[in-house]
Amino acid sequence: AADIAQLRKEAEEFLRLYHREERGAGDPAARIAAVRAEIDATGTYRHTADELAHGARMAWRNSNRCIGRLYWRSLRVRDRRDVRDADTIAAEAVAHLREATNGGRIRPVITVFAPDAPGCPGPRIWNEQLVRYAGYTDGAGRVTGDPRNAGLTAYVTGLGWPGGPGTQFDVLPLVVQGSDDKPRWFGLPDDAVHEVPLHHPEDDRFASLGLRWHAVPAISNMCLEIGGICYPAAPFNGWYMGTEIGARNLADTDRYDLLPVVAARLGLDTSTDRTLWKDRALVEINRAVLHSFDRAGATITDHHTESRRFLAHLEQEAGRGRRVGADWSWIVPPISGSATGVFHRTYDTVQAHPLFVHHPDALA
Ligand code: HEM
Ligand SMILES: N/C(=N/c1cccc(CO[C@@H]2CCNC2)c1)c1cccs1
Repeated sequence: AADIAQLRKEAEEFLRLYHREERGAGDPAARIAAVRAEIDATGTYRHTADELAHGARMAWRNSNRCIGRLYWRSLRVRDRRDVRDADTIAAEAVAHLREATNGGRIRPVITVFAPDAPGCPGPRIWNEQLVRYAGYTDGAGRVTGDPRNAGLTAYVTGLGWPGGPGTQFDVLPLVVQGSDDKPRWFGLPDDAVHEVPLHHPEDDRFASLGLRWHAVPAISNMCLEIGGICYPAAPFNGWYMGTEIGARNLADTDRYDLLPVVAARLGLDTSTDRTLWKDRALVEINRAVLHSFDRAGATITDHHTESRRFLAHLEQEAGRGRRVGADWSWIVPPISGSATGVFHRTYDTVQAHPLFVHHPDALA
């Protein structure tokens, strides 16, 4: 009863916003009445194709932690709300990766699978991203690969995944829980996963580290929430900002922890932090990431460009009379923060709807 009233309220709030932004969408009062009746009759309601598409774009626009929102209108929406079985979800996720990769000219895409409905939860993808590298834990607790994914690696191995070949960059299978069955794993075809080998623009010693990263970041573990309806499996991708790979994924001590390795390879004095060897290694890894993606013809943005774009987005939204919520601690890049414009200001922390939300962690 309470959540029916809450759903009615959120549905009406979304429909009013939607009709304000999509002038040609017809008479809001009629749609609101029809949706209210559907909620009273069934406990839920179905978005029109255009409500879904625009709602997904609004959710990107409302992502307070996202620096890349200038192009929010360009999101390509794949409406797969009729898909709820694990096999088809896996196949559609592969098709998503192909459409997003586009030979390296990456396109922002979202695929929306079946929503949660009363007594019938929607499907879930257990991977944090469609492409993730395995983290194999040995007897002594040492991890080969990405420690961030050690839990999922152990879990999918328990489901029967044979693993292998045992490199630092083995692509994990997708783990999909169809809306009515247990989680199952599906290997990704090699030709659906675009990867970039990492080389340094000037120093040939870097290549011998054998580093690589995948080109398409596609978040698959968040709910798309539109007008009170939750789409628990709605993988979305953009392109990377180089610092995500160069400053976090490859450099964090609880990830690939490569600063000491790269510093040694570049002959830096690592005897004391005061030589700023970590800072110099960070810059060189980030230069290598940007150089390698450019050389491979894979879209990537740098944190200076992206900072300028985000400030332009703020201007554009102000011009449209819309507030922009943003989270400074996520918007400011992890290296050279104060050398980017986004550092030198504060932000409205309003959280607008529709939005992307993390699944409530049952483990938390
Ligand atoms: C097109 C290029 C894009 C770039 C360069 C970009 C960049 C970023 C970066 C750097 C972050 C912070 C990630 C981190 O620190 O781990 C982020 C967060 C986020 N982005 Fe974007 N983004 C892009 C497109 C998109 C798209 C297409 C969507 C959704 C349709 C999106 C939704 C989000 C969300 C929801 C977060 C926060 C995730 C969380 O709370 O864990 N972004 N983005
Ligand atoms: N470039 C990106 N980066 C990210 C966007 C959202 C989330 C993440 C990963 O967030 C994890 C949780 C905190 N840091 C790692 C990365 C995009 C992914 C999908 C669309 S754009």
